[in-house]
Amino acid sequence: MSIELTRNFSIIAHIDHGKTTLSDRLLEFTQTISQREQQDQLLDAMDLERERGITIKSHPVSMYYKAKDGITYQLNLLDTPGHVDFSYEVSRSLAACEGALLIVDAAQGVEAQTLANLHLANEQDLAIIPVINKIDLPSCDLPKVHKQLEDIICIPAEEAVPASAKNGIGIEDILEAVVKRVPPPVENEDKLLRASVFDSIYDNFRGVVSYVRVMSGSMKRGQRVKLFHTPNTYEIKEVGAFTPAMTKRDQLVAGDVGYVICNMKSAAEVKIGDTITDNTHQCPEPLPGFKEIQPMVFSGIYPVDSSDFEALKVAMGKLQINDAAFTWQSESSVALGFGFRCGFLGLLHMEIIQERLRREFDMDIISTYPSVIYEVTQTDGEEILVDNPCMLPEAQAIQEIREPIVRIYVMTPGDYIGDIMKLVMDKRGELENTETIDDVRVMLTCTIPLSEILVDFNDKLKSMTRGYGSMDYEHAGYKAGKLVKMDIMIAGEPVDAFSTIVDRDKAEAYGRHLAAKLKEVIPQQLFVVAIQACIGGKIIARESISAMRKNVTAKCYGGDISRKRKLLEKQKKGKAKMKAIGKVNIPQDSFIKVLKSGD
Ligand SMILES: Nc1nc2c(ncn2[C@@H]2O[C@H](COP(=O)(O)OP(=O)(O)OP(=O)(O)O)[C@@H](O)[C@H]2O)c(=O)[nH]1
Repeated sequence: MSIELTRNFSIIAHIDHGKTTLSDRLLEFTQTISQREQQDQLLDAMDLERERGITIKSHPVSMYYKAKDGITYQLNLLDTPGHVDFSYEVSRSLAACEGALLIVDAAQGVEAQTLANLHLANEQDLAIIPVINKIDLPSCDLPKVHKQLEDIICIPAEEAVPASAKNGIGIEDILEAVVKRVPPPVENEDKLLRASVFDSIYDNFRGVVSYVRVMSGSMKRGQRVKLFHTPNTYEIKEVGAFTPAMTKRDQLVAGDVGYVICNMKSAAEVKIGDTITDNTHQCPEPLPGFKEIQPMVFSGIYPVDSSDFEALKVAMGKLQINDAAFTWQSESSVALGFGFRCGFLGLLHMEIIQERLRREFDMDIISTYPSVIYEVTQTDGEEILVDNPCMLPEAQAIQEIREPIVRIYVMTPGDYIGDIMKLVMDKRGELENTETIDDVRVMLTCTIPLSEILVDFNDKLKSMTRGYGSMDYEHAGYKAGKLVKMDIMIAGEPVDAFSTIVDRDKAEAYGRHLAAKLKEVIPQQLFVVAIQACIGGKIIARESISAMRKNVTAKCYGGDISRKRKLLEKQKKGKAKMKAIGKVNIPQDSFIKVLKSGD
């Protein structure tokens, strides 16, 4: 298909505004898939995605559409993941397009994520086509959404296409708008191969499959290619298009979106955002926008049963082969035994990996409290990165600790501003800006430490706004903080699994909370057990568990020796599941209870 008849576009939307449903309607209308073929929602392929009803990975698809002008166009739709953990992938997918449909729910209006996504699309200079979806809803309020489009997004209301993905209304209008308003791709004059990798998957049979947009030149089987950010050269084994299934093609040319399979063995060999070029006729420089993906959230993952360590290691390796953003290395903990320190893009990514370990590999795991990565300047001038609180140097050796900061956008009905501001302040955040969105809602822009929004911020926001508040965030660099390491000692022994890096002013409250929690779950011992929270040797909170004299055989009267033996056996077995911290035996599930209790 000639480049003038190709249109590459993406769909951006706030969660649940109907992106997947609309994509399916576009595929149906262009007869790319028949209704019979259509599973519930075709583009959300992973089981996990379907269950949670969110899109995690992007799945491109090519459609052919005979427009009202009688010409058939090739429309390549790049679906984008709808979660901030994957915003780099979203930005790379958008960079592979010339236009984007911006979906706004006709009843809900513009949301925080709509704006964050629009921001990414504008950075790529895309033609934006607003689609007001769900006009079938009785609560649909077109004048309100039109006003928001004009006031907030600065797009004339008449440019918006009204639609109902559910009832198939406005689908042809959307396709016509794509053909007319999204410009065709433009090829670089030197015609050297430049293909941008916007995603990759790992297929057990074929190895790494890279999703590419060819910006200039062409690529076909047998050609030797290289990437800019990994050292090897590769021979192309297969190229093809998504129809939506992967379909082999003779070649991919400028403007095309498709896939490339080379002889790559692990997902780490191709980095998202990298440029593929011909090995002999190399383009002088890579396409702009490449970033090395850095894990932002870290947590220890341990087998509940220590004999599962090797199996867990194998599972981790397999997961990493198809998810290059997931990192891991072995570590050991006094409390939890042998396990792994893992890095994730964000909390959702962390949950996905944990779920996959449980489901696909049937692993029974426990994970430690998530931590962010800290930049530490030592007094000797050395700079180090710390992703595990246990690795933080002694306080005397530290000159400064900097923590990652994010900028959050919170959209909320005006009534809740007071509560939200209190939450933001509690979490050490600062208000940057307040903007009125419409007669009921405002948008707050704040900066806040990433560690403070990791666990329960979104849940709290949702509950204090009765579900009406929405938020999104972007990374905003590092900032020095009054941070200290807090350790927990049980009977005088430090228990590494509970070490955390906390704000100095919050340390006491948190220490008291953790000590009280531990008191609840650690069983009485034969002696008094002290639970202490301390900072650099100074105790800031303390609880103690009183002693208990326990004789399991006491209840057995007289000489029934077999019964006595049975009880002792049982007690021995019980001990096997205990972790000895110094003299104290703590059941493994105590750790699980405290670590799972959320805070
Ligand atoms: N009434 C009505 N409901 C719709 C329409 N389009 C989508 N929905 C419903 O809205 C919900 C969310 O739709 P999805 O298509 O899954 O939303 P999404 O934007 O893909 O969500 P993510 O994948 O999480 O980003 C589903 O329950 C759909 O059935 C519409 O035009 N009208």
